[in-house]
Amino acid sequence: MALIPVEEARARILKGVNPLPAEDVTLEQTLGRVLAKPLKAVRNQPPFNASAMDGYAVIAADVANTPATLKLIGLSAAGHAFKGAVKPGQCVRIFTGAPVPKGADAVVIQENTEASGKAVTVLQPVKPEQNIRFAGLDFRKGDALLPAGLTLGARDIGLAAAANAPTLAVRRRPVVALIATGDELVLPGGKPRADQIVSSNSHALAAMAQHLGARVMNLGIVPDNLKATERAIARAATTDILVTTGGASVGDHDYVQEALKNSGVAIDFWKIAMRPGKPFMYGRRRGQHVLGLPGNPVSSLVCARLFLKPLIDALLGLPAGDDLVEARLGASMKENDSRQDYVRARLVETSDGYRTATPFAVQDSSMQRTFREAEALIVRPPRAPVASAGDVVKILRLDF
Ligand SMILES: Nc1nc2c(c(=O)[nH]1)N[C@H]1C(S)=C(S)[C@@H](COP(=O)(O)OP(=O)(O)OC[C@H]3O[C@@H](n4cnc5c(N)ncnc54)[C@H](O)[C@@H]3O)O[C@H]1N2
Ligand code: MOO
Repeated sequence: MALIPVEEARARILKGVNPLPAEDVTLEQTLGRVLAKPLKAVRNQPPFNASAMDGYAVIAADVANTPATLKLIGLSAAGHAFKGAVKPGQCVRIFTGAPVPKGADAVVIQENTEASGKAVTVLQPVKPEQNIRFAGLDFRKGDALLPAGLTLGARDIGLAAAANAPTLAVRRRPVVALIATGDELVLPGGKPRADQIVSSNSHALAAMAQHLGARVMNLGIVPDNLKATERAIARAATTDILVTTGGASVGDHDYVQEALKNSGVAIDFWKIAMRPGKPFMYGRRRGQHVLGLPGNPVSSLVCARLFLKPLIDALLGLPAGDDLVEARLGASMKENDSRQDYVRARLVETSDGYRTATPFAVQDSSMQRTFREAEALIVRPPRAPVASAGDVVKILRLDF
C-alpha cells in the first residue's frame, strides 16, 4: 500500500464530520466550552438610568450658576430606588448604581457640594446627562452578545451572567478513549522489569485531548495479545473517538490493526508519508473515529497534533485553522526523501520581528526530552531540496 500524503489523510478523517449536538449547561460549567448558539440580550443593561457616582441627583439647569442651594427630598441607593420625582429647586441623595429619579437629569459628585441638614449647596455646575449611565448603555434587548463557535472565557461568562442567562447552549464534548498497547509498558510509579519502560503516551494524549475540549476515558495498558486488545476496544465502543498507541507497525506483536478489524472497525488507511508517524492508521466503526497511533512517543503526539486535533475541533464546530507560519532556518538541512518531515526545532524571535527555527541534531522519535524542549516543528515537504541557514521554511508551533 502506497504511503498517503498528510493532507489527504486529514481530509479523509474529516470527511462528513459534523459538530456534535448542543447541550445546555450552567454558567459555572461553561469555561472552555464552545458556544453552540449565539447569545442575544433579552434585556437592557443597565436596565434603568443609573448614577455613575456618589452625590446628588439634580436638574442641571438649577445649578448652572453656582453656588446654588437645593432642597434635599430623599435618597436613592443601589437596589432601593427613590419613588418620587425631583422638581426645580430640589435634589435627591444618590449613590453609584442607584436609579436616577424622575425629573433629575444630572448627578453632582458629593465632593462638589456642601450639605447642611436638608440644604445642599452645589459648588460647581454639571451638564445635563453628566454622571448618568443611561439604560442600555452596555447592551440593549436584541443585541448580539456572544457568537456561536466561541470558546468561552471569563469575560464571556461574565457578560452572559450580566445578560441574565443561567445556562448556555454549548457543544457536547467529544469523548476520547485511550488504549496503550505493549508488554513492555508499566504505569508511571510502577516497577519496570529490566526489559520494560514506563508508559507515557496516554498521559500526554489525555492532557492534549482535555486541553482541546474533549473528555477522556483512559483504558490503560493492554498487553500485546489479540484478545486483550479486542476486549479493550469493546470497552471503548460508546466513545466518539478511540485512540490506540503502539502495535501499529509490521512487527509480529503488532496486533492493533487485526483487533480493530475483528471489532468491526473499517480501516480507511494505514501508513502516511510522514516522519515521524509513518505507521498511523485510521478507520471508522459506525459513528466512531478510530486513530491508531504509532508507539513511539514523539510519533504518537505529532500524529495526534496533525490528526486528532482537527478532528476534535471539527466535532466541536471550531474552524480548521491554517496552523503553519514562516520562519528562517537557523542551520542547513539536507534534501528530503518522499516523506513529509516534522523536525523538532528551537524557535528564537529575532529583533526584526522574524523568527529563526534551528533543528535539534538528533531526531529519534523516542526522544521526549527534545520534544518537550522544542518550540516548533519544521515542516519539510516531500522531496524538499537542500536548505541553507536563512532560508524561509514553514513551521508548526508546539503549543501543547
Ligand atoms: N520493519 C519495520 N519496523 C518499523 C517500521 C517499519 O515501517 N518497518 N516503522 C517504525 C516506525 S516509523 C515506528 S513509529 C514504530 C511504531 O511501531 P508501533 O506503533 O508498532 O509501536 P511499538 O512497536 O509498540 O512501539 C514503538 C516504541 O514506542 C514505545 N512505546 C509504545 N507505547 C508506548 C507508550 N505508551 N509510552 C511510551 N513508549 C511507548 C515502545 O516501547 C517502542 O520503543 O515502528 C518502527 N518499526
Ligand atoms: O513514526 Mo516512526 O517515528 O516515523 O519512528
